[in-house]
Amino acid sequence: MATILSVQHLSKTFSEHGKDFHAVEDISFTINKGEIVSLLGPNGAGKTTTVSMVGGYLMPTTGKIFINGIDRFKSKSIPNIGVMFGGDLGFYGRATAEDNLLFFADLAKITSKARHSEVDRVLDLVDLTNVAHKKVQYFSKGMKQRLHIARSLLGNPPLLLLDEPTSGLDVEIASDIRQIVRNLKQNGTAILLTSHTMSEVESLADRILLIGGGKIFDEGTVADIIAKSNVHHIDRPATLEESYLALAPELRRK
Ligand SMILES: Nc1ncnc2c1ncn2[C@@H]1O[C@H](COP(=O)(O)OP(=O)(O)OP(=O)(O)O)[C@@H](O)[C@H]1O
Repeated sequence: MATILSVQHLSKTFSEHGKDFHAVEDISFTINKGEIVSLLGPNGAGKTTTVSMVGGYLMPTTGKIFINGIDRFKSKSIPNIGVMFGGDLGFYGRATAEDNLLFFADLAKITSKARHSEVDRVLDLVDLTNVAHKKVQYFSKGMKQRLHIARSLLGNPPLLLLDEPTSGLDVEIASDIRQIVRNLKQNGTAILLTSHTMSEVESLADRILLIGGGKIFDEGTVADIIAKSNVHHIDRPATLEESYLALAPELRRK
């Protein structure tokens, strides 16, 4: 399997009032083509700091990040990464979905020849083609979230960073978004998912990285993590949420 993301011995230290704080300490992991890896851990564990370094928004103190084998912080030609933070901000409400995406296609330096077909492609991937000419101010929360995903897919990035993709959405819309994420995986996109919704991680993640106090505490499939938690029921299998709750005290910063 082709490795899309390789994170090697990544650390981030913040200095505040003359004191060092190790937000991320010696984290290493990989994500293969078509794989969904989820960062799971309590508030302050270092998930956003890790994702921000992978996204290139934050310089690591030490360590390396390779995307398609290319050093993220050394090379001038880094492969495009899709980043989806979601929420209400980020689009111009008075413009249509299509015009918003055309603007972002230009920012992503997609050629004038390809921009229209690329915008059509990403709108189709998130099932928004029928509202391409509707102004974004009239979009529901779920439609906006799909538009955020569409924006992150411009230029067909091999790696997608998804932060809480279904946060604040009703169960039906959340389920639609999860299906979009599964389709992207099926098409070979490597996905780094951050989510506090256990059922979401349980249904999407091929692999979980349990993060606590800036370090990787454990790693494995949903079944591995459940097995390691030692939570057992006589009548049914344990859920990821129950297992996470059993492990959570060990993940807190000491
Ligand atoms: N710029 C910064 N300066 C100082 N400390 C920071 C900075 N950014 C993050 N931190 C600290 O680093 C730690 C890790 O934060 P981070 O946001 O990565 O956690 P997280 O796992 O994403 O948490 P959450 O689930 O709440 O989003 C926290 O204690 C946070 O206060």
